[in-house]
Amino acid sequence: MNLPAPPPELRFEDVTVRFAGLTALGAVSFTVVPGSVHALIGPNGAGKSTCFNVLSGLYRPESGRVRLGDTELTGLAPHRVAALGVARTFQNIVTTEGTVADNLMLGRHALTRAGFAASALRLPGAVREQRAHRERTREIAELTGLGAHFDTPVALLSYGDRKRVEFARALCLEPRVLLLDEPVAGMNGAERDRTAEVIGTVRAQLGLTVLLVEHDMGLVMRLADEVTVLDFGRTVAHGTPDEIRHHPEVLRAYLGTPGEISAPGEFTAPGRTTAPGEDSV
Ligand SMILES: Nc1ncnc2c1ncn2[C@@H]1O[C@H](COP(=O)(O)OP(=O)(O)OP(=O)(O)O)[C@@H](O)[C@H]1O
Repeated sequence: MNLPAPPPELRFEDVTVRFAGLTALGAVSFTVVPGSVHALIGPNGAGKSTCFNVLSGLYRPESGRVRLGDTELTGLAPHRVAALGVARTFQNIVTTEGTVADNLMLGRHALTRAGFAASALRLPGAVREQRAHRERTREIAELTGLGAHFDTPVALLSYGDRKRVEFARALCLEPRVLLLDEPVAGMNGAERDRTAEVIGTVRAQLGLTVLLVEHDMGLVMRLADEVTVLDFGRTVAHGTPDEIRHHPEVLRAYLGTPGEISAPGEFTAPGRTTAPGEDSV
């Protein structure tokens, strides 16, 4: 398979976001290497979701900028950011209706050229386009392990499969950058393993950049090439998963005191252990 051109570098530069005096992000900077999996971790309230909301155009920062290659994303509306190839998933499942195929076709909406009237009248060009989109959605379903469920109503799927429908729907936008917000939250051990495998496959086959927010440190250690750690809206560490595991500031942020982390499962914020099958918060 020919890989598409690598996505541009994603840069988050000195981004500050305040909510009524609370500094959610204070001059946060990090760079995501094209084609890498980059994890953003930190205890509750560290600013991870705020980063995603700035990146996807939901929040406008007070200062700083976000750039994808030479393109400025700062302050663009979410649909413009999406059109530039940045897709995201949300922590909570939003899909409850229709089949897997229906939901993936919704994900193709932004790429559909034929107008409503041409589609409704089933004009030949519109029919051809719909067929091509449907073929591509089937490929994406196969890639994400949903091929056997393509025509199944989403409501009948397991929790893990439904979460993967969200993931597949984001891929239907043909993104260059994929923002995954807690992709394995609430899954059991087997579902987590399956999703980790799928994320790895997708990244390898589509050559995407993946920015991942996740509390499951097993998944972060397994998938990430680089990790940025936030605490109270500041970047406290940046490095490879192995460097991060032993970083004194990270241990302080997660455990409150310098210490030793011996297993990935212990690498969680106080009061927030994420045993397999438990909902991580
Ligand atoms: N819309 C908002 N209005 C006011 N405060 C907000 C808003 N969004 C986030 N915050 C605050 O900003 C800080 C960072 O929140 P954020 O949700 O980005 O953290 P997080 O790292 O994603 O946490 P979690 O792991 O719990 O999802 C928190 O103190 C939060 O209460």
